[in-house]
Amino acid sequence: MGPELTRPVLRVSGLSKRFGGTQALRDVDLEVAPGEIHALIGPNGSGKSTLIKILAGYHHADPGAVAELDGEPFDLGQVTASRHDRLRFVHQELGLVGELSATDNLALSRGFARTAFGNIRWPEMERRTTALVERFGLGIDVRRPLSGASPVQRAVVAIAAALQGWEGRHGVLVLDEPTAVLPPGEVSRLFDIVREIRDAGAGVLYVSHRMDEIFALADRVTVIRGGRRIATRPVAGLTPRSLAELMAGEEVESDHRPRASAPGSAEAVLEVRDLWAGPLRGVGFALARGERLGITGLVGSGHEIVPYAVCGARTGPVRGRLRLPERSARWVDVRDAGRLGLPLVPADRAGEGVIGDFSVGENLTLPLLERLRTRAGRLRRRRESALAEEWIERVGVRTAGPGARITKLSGGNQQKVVMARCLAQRPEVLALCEPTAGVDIATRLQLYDLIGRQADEGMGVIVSSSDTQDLLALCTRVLVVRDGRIAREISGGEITEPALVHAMEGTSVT
Ligand SMILES: Nc1ncnc2c1ncn2[C@@H]1O[C@H](COP(=O)(O)OP(=O)(O)OP(=O)(O)O)[C@@H](O)[C@H]1O
Repeated sequence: MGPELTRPVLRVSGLSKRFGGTQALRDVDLEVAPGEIHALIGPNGSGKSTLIKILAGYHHADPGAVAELDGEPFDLGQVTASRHDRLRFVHQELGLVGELSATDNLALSRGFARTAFGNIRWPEMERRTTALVERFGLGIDVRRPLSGASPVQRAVVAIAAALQGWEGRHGVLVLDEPTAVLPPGEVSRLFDIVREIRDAGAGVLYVSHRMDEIFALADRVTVIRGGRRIATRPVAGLTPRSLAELMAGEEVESDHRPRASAPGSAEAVLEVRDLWAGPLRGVGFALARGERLGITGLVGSGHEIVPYAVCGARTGPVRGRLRLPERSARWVDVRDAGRLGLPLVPADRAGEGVIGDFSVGENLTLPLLERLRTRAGRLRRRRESALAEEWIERVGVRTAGPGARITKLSGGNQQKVVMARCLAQRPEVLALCEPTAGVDIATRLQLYDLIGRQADEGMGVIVSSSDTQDLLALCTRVLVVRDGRIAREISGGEITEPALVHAMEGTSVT
């Protein structure tokens, strides 16, 4: 039986939401069938998170919306912390407490197991947590604080927290971009779990920017743009191009390759030697002027540590040396790398990238304030806002203006602000970690272009990414980390998806 013939497990109609002057959702209808993976896609700021937050009870809908779960009406006009136990969520922000362990986090979301005397049964809690996180096989220590866990491990704990004690039949699991920071090997494991959940009869609402995921996983897709539902279609009848066009409302070129003529020059702008940190065991490389160097590997390889180390933002133990030959011939201890002031686009932009109390403009111009002062030390306000506006335009941030509070922006738009802030500094080296996670296709291409143009002007780019699309589209050379070392180096036309995957896994291309 096709999903359209069964009663929807979740039905929402006439859903609207206005925040002050912003109409985030307009009269949206959505139906999720049992046993269906229903994708929700739309550009940054189109209203996806708002829709999900309303379902979760964080925001209330404007009057007029109707909602049913397995035929039972529920009220979208009320803000309640726990909506309906049949609706489970994995939010973009994951909702975890970093100071606490996986076991504590799971207990916080669903309660502690207690003895008849009311004491917490830690061994049972740990067993339960271990059983849930083990499915992903990431070797998560359920007793250690999550602040020491990788983004991937944290995502897995959030998913485990949502799944605990959930039967799933007659329910809907809502996943808001769960793979944003997952490397390719882990994505397929997550997909298996999502399919398992669907096959057991539950509905899955899956928010993603990645079209490849939608084609790999979803049965139907609803496209929203500007807060309106544009279409709901079976995925089988779509092509990447037709879906991209539904999203963008115009023709888009979804394929992007860097111009082969950008190999970078021979002069190094950054040299790193003998870097030891986490699983890294003596990594070294030179980044040429204008080069776009990718660094990748399987989960746990530690490739994502490199940009942090180079910018002095690594929090754990680190050892090694680096230098910026254009500035000085002197080698600097990597523990002092922060003094070099290289900007970092971090993986977890919401947590590390933006200052929540500041406006969009302030977040953008913060590192530039010195340059924006007069000799007497006064801030040139007009210059500051012109600069902010220029970058808002260049990276296409959807916001009411530079004065808007950054936390009012959608996740993808906050990421664009962080990227713009780093680019606006015009550094000789830009280090990025997962630069396009959570960013829509049109913006992705815009960012590739912006980064490419700055590289052409001489900026050296080092990008750690687990998204092969980023590596293919951005990089002129890719270093693949395995067993703590650079196991392969792939350049130019040899950078292909199979070559990357084989190099990560240590298998040979057949
Ligand atoms: N709390 C809020 N106050 C004011 N405006 C908000 C608030 N939350 C969201 N918005 C606005 O509503 C619109 C939709 O945002 P939403 O976060 O739902 O987008 P999204 O589709 O999830 O985007 P992304 O893909 O970037 O995460 C945006 O214009 C955003 O600025």
